[in-house]
Amino acid sequence: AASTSLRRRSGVDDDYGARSPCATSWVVQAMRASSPARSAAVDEYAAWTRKHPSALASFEQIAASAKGKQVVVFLDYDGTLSPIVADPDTAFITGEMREAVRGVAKHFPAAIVTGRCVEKVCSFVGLSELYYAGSHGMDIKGPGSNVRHLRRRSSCNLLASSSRSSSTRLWWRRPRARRGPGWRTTSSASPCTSGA
Ligand SMILES: O=P(O)(O)OC[C@H]1O[C@H](O[C@H]2O[C@H](CO)[C@@H](O)[C@H](O)[C@H]2O)[C@H](O)[C@@H](O)[C@@H]1O
Repeated sequence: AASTSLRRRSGVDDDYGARSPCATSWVVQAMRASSPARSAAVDEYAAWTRKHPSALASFEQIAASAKGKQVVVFLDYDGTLSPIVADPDTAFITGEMREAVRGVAKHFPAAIVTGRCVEKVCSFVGLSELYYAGSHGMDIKGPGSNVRHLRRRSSCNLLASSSRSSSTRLWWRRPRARRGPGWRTTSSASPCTSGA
């Protein structure tokens, strides 16, 4: 009865939906009014996923674009390699995920870029073959090396991983006048132990 009444009020023909643009608009408005409001966060997320589609859904395209190029893999830690949990000290990576990352690092230089300090993320991940950029890029560690802290924080910008000469390493570009070693190496030994 309700749908009959709606059809009558909207001017939709009982047989095959012959409708005027005006009536269609009325129906759409009525449906919108009776639906729960979408939250701004849902709309924002939908817009974000349209702009940043899943890499898995575009895998063939990515593989084709990468052909003949040096691929370097940058990974986030929290919420990517580990689940988001209430206590940051228990955001552990699973053994399966660790093995997946280990597999990636066998084929490409692989880095974890995180807001956490390098020591912490290294102790969680436990793979010494990775590059780690901790504290949002202020602390860097490469395979088998100690942690390097940026000396003059305000004058440097993290570019990306770059291959220079024979060794591939994360590096910082400094303003031209100040170019020079942008690192200081801690005396602490590498915190990464071979993954359990
Ligand atoms: O750059 P990320 O690797 O994504 O790190 C960002 C922050 O991650 C951690 O906080 C987040 O994960 C926690 C554990 O799941 C969660 O409890 C918290 O609500 C999240 O914000 C980490 O504790 C921060 O230090 C990082 O900056």
